[in-house]
Amino acid sequence: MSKTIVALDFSSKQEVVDFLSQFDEPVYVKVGMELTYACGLEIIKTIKEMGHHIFLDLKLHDIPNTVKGGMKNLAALGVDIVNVHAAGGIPMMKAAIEGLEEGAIDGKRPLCIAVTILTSISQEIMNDQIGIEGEVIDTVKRYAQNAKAAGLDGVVCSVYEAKAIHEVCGDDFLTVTPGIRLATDAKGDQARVATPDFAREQGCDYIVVGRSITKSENPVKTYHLIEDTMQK
Ligand SMILES: O=c1ccn([C@@H]2O[C@H](COP(=O)(O)O)[C@@H](O)[C@H]2O)c(=O)[nH]1
Repeated sequence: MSKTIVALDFSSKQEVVDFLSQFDEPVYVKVGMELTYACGLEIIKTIKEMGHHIFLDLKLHDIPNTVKGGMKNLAALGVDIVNVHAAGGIPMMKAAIEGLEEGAIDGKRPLCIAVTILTSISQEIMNDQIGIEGEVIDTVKRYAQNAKAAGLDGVVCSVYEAKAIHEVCGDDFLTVTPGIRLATDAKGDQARVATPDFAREQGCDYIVVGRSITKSENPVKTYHLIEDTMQK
């Protein structure tokens, strides 16, 4: 299984089809808000029919009953991974799992992971703007432990927290890490960034890569370069 999840941050079905048609193997892709709000959840069917694996990144964050209902419907889409914000608390995350179990196809629910502190959030933004005191790593670890207590399968975190999360939550608890940049790439809007090489060294289970692949001159070549690094 591929360890690189490609973020399909596009605004039309045509862009998705053109992009994925360049690959002659199944790719693990991430469908987020941009694509879902442009094309609706119909896009999931299109991507599944092309044979790709899907992380549906809608980051649910609401009261438990609402998240449960939302997850019940998302489970029926047959995607591989869905997610919530860990900031919604343990009752909300438990409700997410209940919803997924109710909506599961043939008794098999999607994996559910929790976003800890977004990779675009720096230490300063977390302390001074959001108002969470202490170190980012401690909040991420606490959120990860809450996610595990609620029965989730893993978290979204930065590469810098992956090792500590595996130490406190176990090696089977998934760490899915965006904020990946090639050494020559600009950080852009991300704060806690790292290279694929460093992600492998830190034991990240999956990396999420968007613009470094989708906006590269040769996306297939860049994808393979990154995936080969992760599989070393
Ligand atoms: O903490 C998070 C959670 C999700 N993301 C998503 O990952 C990709 C990253 O795209 P790049 O172009 O590689 O920066 C994007 O879809 C985000 O919504 C994240 O970056 N950080």
